[in-house]
Amino acid sequence: MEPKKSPLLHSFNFIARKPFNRIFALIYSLAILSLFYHHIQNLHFSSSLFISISLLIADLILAFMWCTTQSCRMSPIIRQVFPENLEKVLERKNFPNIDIFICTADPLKEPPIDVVNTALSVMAYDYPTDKISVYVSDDGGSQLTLFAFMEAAKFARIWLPFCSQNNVIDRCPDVYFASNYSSNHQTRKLKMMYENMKMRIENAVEKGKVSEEYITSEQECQVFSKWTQEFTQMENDRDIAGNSMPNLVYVSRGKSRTSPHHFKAGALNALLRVSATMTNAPIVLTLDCDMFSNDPLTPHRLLCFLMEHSARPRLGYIQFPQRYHGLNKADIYASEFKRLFILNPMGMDGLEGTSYVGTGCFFRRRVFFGSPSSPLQPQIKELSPDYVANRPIKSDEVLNLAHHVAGCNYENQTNWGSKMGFRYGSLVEDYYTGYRLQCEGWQSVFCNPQRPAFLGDIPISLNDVLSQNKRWSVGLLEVAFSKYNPITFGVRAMGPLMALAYGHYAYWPMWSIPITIYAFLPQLALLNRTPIFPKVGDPWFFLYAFLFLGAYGQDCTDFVLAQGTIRRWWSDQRMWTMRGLSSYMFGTTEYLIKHLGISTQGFNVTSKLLDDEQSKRYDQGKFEFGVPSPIFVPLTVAAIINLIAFLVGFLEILKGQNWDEFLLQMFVAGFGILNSLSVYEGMVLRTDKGRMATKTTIISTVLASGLYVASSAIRQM
Ligand SMILES: O=c1ccn([C@@H]2O[C@H](COP(=O)(O)OP(=O)(O)O[C@H]3O[C@H](CO)[C@@H](O)[C@H](O)[C@H]3O)[C@@H](O)[C@H]2O)c(=O)[nH]1
Ligand SMILES: [Mn+2]
Repeated sequence: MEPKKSPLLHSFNFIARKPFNRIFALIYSLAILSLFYHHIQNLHFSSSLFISISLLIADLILAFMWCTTQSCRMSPIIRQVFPENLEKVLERKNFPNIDIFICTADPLKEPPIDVVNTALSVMAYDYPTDKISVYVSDDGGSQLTLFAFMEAAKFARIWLPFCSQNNVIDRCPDVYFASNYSSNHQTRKLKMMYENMKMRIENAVEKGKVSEEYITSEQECQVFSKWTQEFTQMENDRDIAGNSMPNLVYVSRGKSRTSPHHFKAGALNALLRVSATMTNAPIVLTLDCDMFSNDPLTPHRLLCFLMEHSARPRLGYIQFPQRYHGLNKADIYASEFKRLFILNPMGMDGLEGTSYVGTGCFFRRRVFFGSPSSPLQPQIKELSPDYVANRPIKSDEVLNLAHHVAGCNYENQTNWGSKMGFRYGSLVEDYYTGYRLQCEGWQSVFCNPQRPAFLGDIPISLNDVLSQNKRWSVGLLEVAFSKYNPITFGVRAMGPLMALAYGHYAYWPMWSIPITIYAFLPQLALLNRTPIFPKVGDPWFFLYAFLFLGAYGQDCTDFVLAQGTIRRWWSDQRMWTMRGLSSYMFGTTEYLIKHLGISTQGFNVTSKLLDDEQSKRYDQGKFEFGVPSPIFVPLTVAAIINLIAFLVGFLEILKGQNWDEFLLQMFVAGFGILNSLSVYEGMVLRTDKGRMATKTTIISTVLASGLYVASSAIRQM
């Protein structure tokens, strides 16, 4: 149907502080230039070349990273969407089909009941049910997940009509039953069914297998006997009210030892092909199993943008932010990632569009098949985005073809992963794929409605958090040092501003260098009575003060204005220093080891299991160290050195020393201490299971002493 003279579907505004950001960028860059003038002077006159060069390197990297963030500050926008107007423009019966991809990989780290909740939440979208197909990729190839989905298909027959008839908002069953819903005969019965399903699934997971008593019908029996094949279609054609149901397809792609399977990117490409043979919807949603839909109207919002396709033919994807539930008040691990998931996307949206963050993203299928101007043809016509899939999806010919394209050798000698589909070669396949698509000329939109469109789980132990960030660092460095890196390739493909924005991420792990230098050097110098910064009253002292306060002040303002709190901002900057000393540093090492061919680390799936005691400590805002992991060592060593340096400095002041020239070093050490409070607590004050392992404390103390001895030896040389 042709759109009539349209009511407004969406609009945008530049954020109010855009002019301020630009002026501040100018002033701040002048300040940075003067700092380097000061550095160069220092190289001439200083007593220790090692210290001067280290500080110069640290500041060069900080300055470079500062430059990359500016592109996101030049013209950030805020969008508004009016889903209530959509049906005035487009009749429901003309809504396009949507294929929804859900990835899961390990039933022990990703409880199947959670995956089921994710699937049910999207099957229940406020959308014509016959236009939705949900494809679940199970990289674990687990009977348990398959069983969970058979249960889900049964439950969906009742859950879906219930949601639409009662206009339910929380369509993720787990959330609904935990909420303040109205209790009546129907909801009580439904809740019992849900609990029953949950129990059966959890029982099966606990036993590690599906008991025969759970397989009740002839049809289910067949499904299980067919299980050795790659996938199973579990659609129940009708719900209890007689409406058609969304398709639900379980896919476990073929894997072999001889061909790499490329982790999640490989799984998504298999889904792209399988879904092409069955439904080939023009719109594709990718979703991680740990992120459920929180708003049944999300597809309406999406269509508000896609309806104007003719006006914006290069629009390739619409990204909703990753947002989370269950954060504690201070968000101690900065899991919110406000800059990564909210602020920078707003900034990139004002340029050519935001990056892809792996989940909650709706794509036009066409983007996976070449640039807007030069489409690529896949090997067989059934995989092409303009192929009309109208054969019954249970027919043998469709099933055979689907099996064929899900096989482990299908991609050999093809463009899949290089020019077609999700891109291979980086552990952050999301960032890399979005980047390559934008290099090809595709644009994107960032849509961040007040009510989160999706809500995800967060890791609640520090080790999990840091390991996740370590994996990201490895993946980012793979892009930073590839031939497609943002500096040489990106700048030409997408222009300097977008390339800088993408570069900001690619070079993220480099932050470990200045953070490490600032965490140790001023403190060790202080312990050795060596001044390294200008003294109070010196004009250069004020430059340092301005650079520090300016950067932190602007960061804090951005954060708080994006519905943040000062407390969460504090956690955010603290985690930045902690990640610098752990994830980024370890990620860089792992990247080097991998690329020297010494060993390869795969995709370490983040655990989504919740231990009750751990959850309790998390809710109290306590850091979870618990395991004796080497990743904690550098930040513990830094905590110790900062404390000692500050105390020694303080004693000297009490003795009446003139400490003008050490004030900045005292300040840095003091700041280090404030950022390490939970580390001290974990080392000495706590007795619960989440405390720092004694082994880590001992190793760190020994290393800290070693560092001090080494530094004074160097000093005396
Ligand atoms: O071999 C694999 C490994 C993982 N996954 C799935 O990938 C998703 C993301 O894995 P997770 O362990 O949750 O990683 P996170 O670090 O939490 O995920 C972030 O980072 C990933 C890239 O490292 C992106 O893919 C995600 O979308 C993004 O949320 C999950 O649904 C997994 O089931 C697979 O399908 N196959
Ligand atoms: Mn995740």
